[in-house]
Amino acid sequence: MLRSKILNRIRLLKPVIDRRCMSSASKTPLTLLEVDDKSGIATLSLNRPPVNSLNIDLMNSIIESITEIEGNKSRGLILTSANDRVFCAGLDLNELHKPNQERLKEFWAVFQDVWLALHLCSVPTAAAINGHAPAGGCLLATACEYRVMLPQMTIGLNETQFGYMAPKWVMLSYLSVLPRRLAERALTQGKLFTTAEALDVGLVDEIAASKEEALAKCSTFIDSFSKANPLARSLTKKQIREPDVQKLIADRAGDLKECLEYINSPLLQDGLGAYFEALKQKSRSKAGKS
Ligand SMILES: CC/C=C\C/C=C\C/C=C\CC/C=C/CC(=O)SCCNC(=O)CCNC(=O)[C@H](O)C(C)(C)COP(=O)(O)OP(=O)(O)OC[C@H]1O[C@@H](n2cnc3c(N)ncnc32)[C@H](O)[C@@H]1OP(=O)(O)O
Repeated sequence: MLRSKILNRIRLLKPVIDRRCMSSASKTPLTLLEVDDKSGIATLSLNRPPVNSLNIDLMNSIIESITEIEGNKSRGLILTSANDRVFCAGLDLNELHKPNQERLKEFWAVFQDVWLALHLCSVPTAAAINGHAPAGGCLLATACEYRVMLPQMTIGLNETQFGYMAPKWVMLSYLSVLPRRLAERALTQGKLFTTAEALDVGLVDEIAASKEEALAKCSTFIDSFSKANPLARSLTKKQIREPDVQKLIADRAGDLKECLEYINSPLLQDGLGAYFEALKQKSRSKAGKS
């Protein structure tokens, strides 16, 4: 009785996922999903060059992959990148700069969905962070239960550096891994941690010398649940994560409204335009040098 009550409650917590098609103009899969026959562990690789920035299609593809992993009885999920320099560059700035209003609404709803899907994923989750993970990239990693990172990369919620305040639920994700005082300082500074700093503060759990080693360490973490009953494990995880998730679920429409107003404000658009232009300029001068 108690168990079915909890199960119903958890079902209500699950995001309602609209299975929009995984469209891609280039016909390249935006995520690659591999399930190891022996271990039963699924590896989900982000595959949207050049930097895995999160647009609507990539986020829908991640959600569909998570749904598939939960349905195919995989023992765990490792999130990583097919790009060996960038784990995920965060939200696609093309979606935020001078946005089409209808698309922006859809974009934000899918952004909420992807966080909910990963944060509440029923199987053990680990991120093999094999490249830079700023902003939304850090959010994906912190939604996982364990993080292993390669040296000389950066990770953090750096939104204040380009004029954004991270939404409340994004901050909560940070607060679930960092002590409050540290999280407040890092969020207000918009700090990007180096791999060594991230390990030092507990933002990542381990450092690995190579992607293979990172994947192996993630697998070891997933194996550590071998003695736990999968349903009991998953219900326990969801109960613990419920308060944070409820803060978003209880007011998704409010979050969307706030976000639209904020993103559309001229101050934010100007700051974002300048930031994006500087990124493009940096990329052009790099290409000119090589
Ligand atoms: C009251 C308010 C209440 C609530 C608040 C509500 C709303 C708040 C609104 C929004 C907040 C949402 C939070 C946002 C989180 C985000 O994720 S925003 C994205 C932030 N991302 C970044 O800052 C990363 C920027 N990129 C980089 O630092 C580097 O690119 C990176 C280290 C990832 C890789 O470096 P490198 O390998 O050298 O690559 P390049 O820099 O040369 O880049 C290659 C090309 O990729 C383009 N690019 C890079 N990042 C992005 C991106 N995020 N989106 C789109 N495009 C990107 C770059 O321009 C290059 O393209 P080009 O060669 O010029 O065509």
